[in-house]
Amino acid sequence: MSASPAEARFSLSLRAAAEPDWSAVTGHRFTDELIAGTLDDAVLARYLVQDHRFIDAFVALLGAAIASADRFEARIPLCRFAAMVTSDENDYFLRAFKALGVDEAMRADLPDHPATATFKALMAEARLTADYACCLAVLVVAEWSYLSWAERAGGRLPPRFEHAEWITLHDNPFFREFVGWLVSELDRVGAMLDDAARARVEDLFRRAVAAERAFFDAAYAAA
Ligand SMILES: Cc1ncc(C[n+]2csc(CCO)c2C)c(N)n1
Repeated sequence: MSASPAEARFSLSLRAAAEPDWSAVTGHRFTDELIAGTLDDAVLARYLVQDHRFIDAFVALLGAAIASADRFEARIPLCRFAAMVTSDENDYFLRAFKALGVDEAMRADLPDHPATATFKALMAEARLTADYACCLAVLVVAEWSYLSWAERAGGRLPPRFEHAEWITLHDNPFFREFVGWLVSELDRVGAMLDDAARARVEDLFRRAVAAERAFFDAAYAAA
């Protein structure tokens, strides 16, 4: 990461302030079982149906970050990432739904889980601030927490593509570089904020981490 040590402390302090939820997310049972290839199909199906709904609000938030960024150099990686999320990742979802026997009717009939609704509301809240640092706070949680658990696989992948590809989508050179840049961007922008603005960023960050934890938990709750 290119940020100076003083700036780098902002993201690290946000992450520390989000404990114990941060560690609960990056070491969640869901991620352990995914990496081991032992995840129950019903749990994965429930998770993916809800997660696919998360993507729309996520892309809208990414758009708000693109619009509110303070310079063109920042818009470019965000645009590239938006292109990736709306191509490769959507394709994974469709193939995984097919392999897990989740048809369109089932997807349409399942209501949003409260954890999904919470996440969507949080992403909308960040988006509507139209403030780059606030948008980054929620984006950084979604990306950094996923890179962190996916890296634990250490390159050893389970045999089924439904498991393996969900790991490699979140642990590959492109994603690692993007997350590194995103975190350094939060550090750069954070260094320019006053105390009140920093507190707003920290509040969004903490709530996003709590929402990530609840989202994984929800996959295990009875349908
Ligand atoms: C609840 C939830 N939180 C974070 C992510 C991670 N994530 C969301 S969009 C995106 C970009 C492309 O992978 C990534 C990494 C997720 N999938 N679901």
